[in-house]
Amino acid sequence: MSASLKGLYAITDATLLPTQEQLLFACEQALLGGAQLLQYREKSQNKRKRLAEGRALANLCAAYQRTLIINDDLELAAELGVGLHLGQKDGSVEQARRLLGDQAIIGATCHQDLALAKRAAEEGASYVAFGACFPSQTKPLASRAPIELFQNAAEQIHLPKVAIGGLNLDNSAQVIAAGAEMIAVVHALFSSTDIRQQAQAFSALFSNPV
Ligand SMILES: Cc1ncc(COP(=O)(O)OP(=O)(O)O)c(N)n1
Ligand SMILES: Cc1ncsc1CCOP(=O)(O)O
Repeated sequence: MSASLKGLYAITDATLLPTQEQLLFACEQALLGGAQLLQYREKSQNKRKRLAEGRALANLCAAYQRTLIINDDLELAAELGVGLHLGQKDGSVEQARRLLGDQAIIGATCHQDLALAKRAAEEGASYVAFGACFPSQTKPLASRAPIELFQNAAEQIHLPKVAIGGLNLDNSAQVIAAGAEMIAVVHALFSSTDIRQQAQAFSALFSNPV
C-alpha cells in the first residue's frame, strides 16, 4: 500500500486515550475524518500492552488502507510490518531501513535543524519532522522550530516535511502555507469531543488553503 504523505498525521497519546477501547474508537474517528498517517506513541514499558494495541491499530489501519507508524520502537514496527518514527536518540534511520525494507514509511525527528534533515534523507528517511512549531501541551519541553524553517527546507530537502507541536485549527494554515506537507497533531485532535469532525477540519486545510 502506498501511503499519502500529505495531510493530517494523527498521533495517539495514552493520557487522552487510556484504554484500548478509547484508543481504537478515537483512531477510527481520526481515520474516518481523513487522517493519512496514524502514529502509535506510547511511552509505557509494558511490552504486552504495546504489542496488543499496536496490533489492533495495525488491523484498523489496514481496514482503512492507511499506514500505521510506531514511535521509537523498531522491534515492534518490524513485528507488525508497519512504519516507524525515530527521534534523534532512537537509533539510526539506515538500520531501520535495512530491517523494514524499501516500502516502509520511516520518519525522523529533525527539531529545527536542516543538517539533521539532510542526514535523515541520505540515510533513507521517507519524511522529516520539524517542531515544535508552537507551545505543545503534550510535550511542553520540546524545543521550538520557526515557521520560516519550512520555506528554507523546501529548497534543500526533497522529502515531505511534517510539522509538529501545538498545531491547531487556528495556526496550522500558516505552517502549511510555509511548506509543510503534513501536520502532526495530538492534543487538538484527540482531546476533541468530535474527533472525526476535527480531523475533517484539519484535512480540509490542505484542500482549501487560506
Ligand atoms: C511526526 C513526529 N515528529 C516528531 C516526533 C517526536 O519524536 P521523538 O523525537 O522521538 O520524541 P517522542 O515522540 O518520542 O517524545 C514524533 N513522535 N512524531
Ligand atoms: C511528540 C512531539 N514532539 C514535538 S512536539 C510533540 C507533541 C505534539 O503534540 P501536540 O499536538 O499536542 O502539541
